[in-house]
Amino acid sequence: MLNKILERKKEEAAQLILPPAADVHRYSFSAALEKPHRTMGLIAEVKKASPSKGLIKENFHPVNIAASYAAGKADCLSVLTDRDFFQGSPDYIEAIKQETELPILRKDFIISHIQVEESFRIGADALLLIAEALDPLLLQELYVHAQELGMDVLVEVHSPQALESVLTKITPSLLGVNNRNLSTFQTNVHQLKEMRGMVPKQSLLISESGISSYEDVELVKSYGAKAILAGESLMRQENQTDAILQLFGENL
Ligand SMILES: O=P(O)(O)OC[C@@H](O)[C@@H](O)c1c[nH]c2ccccc12
Repeated sequence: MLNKILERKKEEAAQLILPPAADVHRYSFSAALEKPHRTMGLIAEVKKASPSKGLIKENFHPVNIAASYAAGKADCLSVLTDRDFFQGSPDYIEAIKQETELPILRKDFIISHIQVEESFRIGADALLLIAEALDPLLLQELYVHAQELGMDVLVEVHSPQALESVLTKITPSLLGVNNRNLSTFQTNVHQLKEMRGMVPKQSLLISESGISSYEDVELVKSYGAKAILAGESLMRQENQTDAILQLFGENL
């Protein structure tokens, strides 16, 4: 699946016409995660569908969902902008920015400089770079490019091997360990356990995907995660504010 998505991204990047830069407030994504509302930071994801789960939320209103996440004191938002596989849109970022004051991560498959430029122009405060999708040199170049534009970068790895190769080029300020293998879609909330010893002290560690209970939150915290990135478990519920409180065991 990852390869199929990357093939499509190459076509998209080749046809991309850059929009003018959105006139939006810019926020620091990393600063919000360094001072989270809770003992564990939360990046709440606005996610309508995924290739592994199909449609996750009917009656999907991205701006309302973002506002509900803000009311539940999420620290940051992640917004899927891929159309073909996740039913997202780049337009959601600017729309959400009109209504909420949270820093926004652009969640997509970035493989080229033009997409980095586009991410800035659509108003993203941060973007995702997936180690398994990039060779380390290109990852480093895209990382530097994003930082030059004032965006933060979340560097995502799934395997210890990918982390090792990232660390030959950069020490990411934000390091995400994806519990989901993007080739097989298998999710394992213990993914971090064997990798924690490799994480540089300077990197803020984020556990991503498949986190659906308070036990999961406590577990990844015990593995050293300072924040979580959660989508599906929050989106499946009727009310996204309540979903956050429940995930953090606050309405028991
Ligand atoms: O819905 P979940 O299992 O809570 O996962 C959220 C997020 O981690 C997941 O959407 C994700 C992680 N890395 C990605 C890369 C591309 C697209 C999506 C993702």
